Amino acid sequence: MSDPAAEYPYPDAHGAEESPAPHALLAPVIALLGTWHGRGRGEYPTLAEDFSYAQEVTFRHDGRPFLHYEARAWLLDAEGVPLRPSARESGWWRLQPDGRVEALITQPTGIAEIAVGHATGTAGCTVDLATHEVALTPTAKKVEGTRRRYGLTDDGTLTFVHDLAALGEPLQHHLSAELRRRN
Ligand code: HEM
Repeated sequence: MSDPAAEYPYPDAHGAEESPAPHALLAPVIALLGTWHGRGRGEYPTLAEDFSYAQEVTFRHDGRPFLHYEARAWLLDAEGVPLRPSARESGWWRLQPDGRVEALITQPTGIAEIAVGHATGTAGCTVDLATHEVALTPTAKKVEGTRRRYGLTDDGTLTFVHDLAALGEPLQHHLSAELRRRN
């Protein structure tokens, strides 16, 4: 007879004050822990129109020197009413000494990104991640690279800017959003 499976005994922390204590290497991104919500706008030269969207982003950790990252977005009409689910992604941000970040991010559209960059946490938090490698499933759209920038402003707004090189277009703006912490 085997014992019934126990509950997973190491729950994630969504804030710096929660248990487990954050690993010292998470210091530059500690201000990001938790869930953020907001709205943004997107565009790309291959698209007939730009678009408005809402987004929810969560960062959490289990005491080791990486963040679990999850984001989902949905499109909005001109009045801000939800139209349909849009991009989703999740992954891991591996913090290295000196604020270097190695990120692994996957999307249900068949795109797997490895990005590298830096996080600076001295005044608020800024993170800048650019593509190291992209892997695509056979039917995925041809994404060649991305750049993601996050910045925490003094008033508690998390700004997000996403640049995209895809479908033969050079790296350029795809998304900008402003997120606020969910209370
Ligand atoms: C908040 C996140 C995002 C939102 C709201 C968003 C939204 C959109 C929308 C509305 C389109 C037009 C096609 C459609 O209606 O689905 C689109 C196209 C596209 N997006 Fe995004 N996107 C997001 C993130 C990303 C990311 C992270 C990537 C790549 C790493 C990406 C790559 C693309 C590509 C390659 C296209 C196709 C363009 C075309 O077919 O002409 N998007 N996106």
